[in-house]
Amino acid sequence: MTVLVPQTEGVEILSEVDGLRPVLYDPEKPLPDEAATARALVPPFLATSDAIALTDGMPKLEIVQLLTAGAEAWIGKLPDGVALSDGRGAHGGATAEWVVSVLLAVYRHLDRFVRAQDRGVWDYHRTEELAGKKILIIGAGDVGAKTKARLEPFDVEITLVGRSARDGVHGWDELPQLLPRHDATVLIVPLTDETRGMVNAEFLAAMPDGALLVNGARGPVCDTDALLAELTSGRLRAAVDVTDPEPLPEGHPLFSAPGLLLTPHVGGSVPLAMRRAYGVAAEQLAAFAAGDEPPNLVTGAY
Ligand SMILES: O=CC(=O)O
Repeated sequence: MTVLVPQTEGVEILSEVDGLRPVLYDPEKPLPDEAATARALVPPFLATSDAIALTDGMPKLEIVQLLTAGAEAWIGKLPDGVALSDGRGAHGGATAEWVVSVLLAVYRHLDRFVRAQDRGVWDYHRTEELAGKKILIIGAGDVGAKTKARLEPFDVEITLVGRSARDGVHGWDELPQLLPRHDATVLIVPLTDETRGMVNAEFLAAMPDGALLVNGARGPVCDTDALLAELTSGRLRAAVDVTDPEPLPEGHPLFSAPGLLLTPHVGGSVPLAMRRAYGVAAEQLAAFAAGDEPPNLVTGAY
């Protein structure tokens, strides 16, 4: 099965799988001749919905395999009969680690100390402790579960929330009661019609004074203006890896919002990220080529 793949580190993993023939393409240039017969496409990492245009030149396309867990740019946009499979599992550990690192950074005031160091000031003051904090994790998928596992040794109280309640997971309908009871709320949900704008003024108002919002999901899950209002008033704090818009244009008010720790969508970006993503892609495409359903197939229930 011919697979069109962007030239990225780790792509060689696909060549090691029997039955797969990866052919490189440059997303900025016309597709190679093999596009006419290729049955699979791997879009560039974190590609926006503009990348859908790549599928126009692929009449035999049967499956799009993503290198990311987030599939929002592709859901419902592919030609009929073309399957979509995501990169779930590849970046979960690194993203969970990002969540732990910002929780520690915020509670131990690392940003304030770095600023003081830049100014040559010995800014001695007491900080806060992560231990004992009540943390609400919204999103009970791969990243949510890994975040919970990595946070557990810090002696925090964790509540996990998913779309629907199940063993050890509370349902979204319980959020109005849960939000006021937690010191930090961590967003690890996919961007869907249901989650777009889910964190609005009302949601934020339900968080207690001084609470911390952590967004490791997607920018549009949170209403930027509503968050800015809470940050500007000094009532809430936030740590975000994703923004709306993204990337943030120069001079955007989020850059100077008080109480915000901002990172440029790097949660999953670690040295092994691409190799792991291609490892997951190889498993999915091998299953598809063998006539089986890829484990990460994105279905309507996503
Ligand atoms: O943002 C990263 C991902 O969706 O995997």
